[in-house]
Amino acid sequence: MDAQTFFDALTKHYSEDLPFVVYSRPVDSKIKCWLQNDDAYYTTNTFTESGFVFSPFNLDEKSILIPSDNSTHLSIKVEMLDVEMPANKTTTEPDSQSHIKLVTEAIKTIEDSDLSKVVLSRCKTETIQDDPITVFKRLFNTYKNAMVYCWYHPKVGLWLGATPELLLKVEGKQLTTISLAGTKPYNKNNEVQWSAKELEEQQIVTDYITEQIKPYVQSIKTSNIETVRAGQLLHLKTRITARLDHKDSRLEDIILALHPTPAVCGFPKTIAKAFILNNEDYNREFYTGFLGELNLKSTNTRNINRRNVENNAYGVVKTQSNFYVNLRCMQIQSNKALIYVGGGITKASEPQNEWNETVEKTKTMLKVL
Ligand SMILES: C=C(O[C@H]1C=CC=C(C(=O)O)[C@@H]1O)C(=O)O
Repeated sequence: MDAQTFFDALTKHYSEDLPFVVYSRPVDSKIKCWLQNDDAYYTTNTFTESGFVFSPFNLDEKSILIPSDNSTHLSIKVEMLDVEMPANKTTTEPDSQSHIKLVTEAIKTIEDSDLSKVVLSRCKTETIQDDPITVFKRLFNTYKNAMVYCWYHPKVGLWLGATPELLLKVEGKQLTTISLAGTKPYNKNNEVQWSAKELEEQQIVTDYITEQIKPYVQSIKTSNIETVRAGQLLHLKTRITARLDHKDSRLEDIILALHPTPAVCGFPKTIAKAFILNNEDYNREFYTGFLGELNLKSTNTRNINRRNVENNAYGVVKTQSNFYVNLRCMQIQSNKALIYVGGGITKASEPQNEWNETVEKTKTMLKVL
């Protein structure tokens, strides 16, 4: 299938007001789309189905599913798509005072309680002229290291994003996750200098993840901390791998143990989540939730005897799930884009710097609008 046929099918499906997701995983030239065959609202609580899942920050709300067996799958392989980038335009920032006040309150709470980190966010509204599929194409061309996506359900809405953060990959018994936190602007002429504040906020995430997965896995391995680039930003990242321990280690338990991590919520989780729900002045909905492929079957063909390739090729069927945290994203409502951005607050935070960091983060989406 060529790109034109792929996007024609997607555009037709969208014009019929049916649910779909189109996405490309990091460093992959494959673009996949799932076109749901009806407009039903399918959900999952158990994460036992096969499909594409779109989950909110607050798992008390519903996780939405595009079921594998009720959708048509298309894919193409392409390096770049034929789409123009928008002209540079100016944007006005809203008043910083309410976010700075919220951050200041959080720092006080951290000083006076057991809370050690909380991730606070805000929503910026921008006018949008182009259709979402054009915006998706720009995301694909611009952010090769991200999971880029456009997700739509007529009963829920339309979301687009370019997230650098893997929540969880499970392939057979192999589990991979990352701890991603700490932000600095990317500057090609200067080597980044990380301060104790960013190192601490990222270490909180690593410690939490390794502690939370312990009951379900063996042989946890953590990489050295590295600096990774996401658009015009840099983050600290640790890769964590492990083997699922028990035959009955359920995906649902691991998801509930991990999500939301201190990269998007805080630590300890229950205090941080309560702080967010009580103090942020809007509902995050799917921002800082997660999305991705759930229990897909993949077959790897292996040869056990090189001398007799044809007779000895056999297929190993593995179940795979790949979830990404829904960051650097926006929701589209008619001609408005609601851009969601946040950052980790610790006792070492400076409120003005935290505001500036959220401004930098809005640029990931603004660049394609
Ligand atoms: C919560 C966000 O980013 C998280 C991921 C990487 C770095 C972060 C930070 O430096 O605060 C956040 O933990 C966001 O982009 O909205």
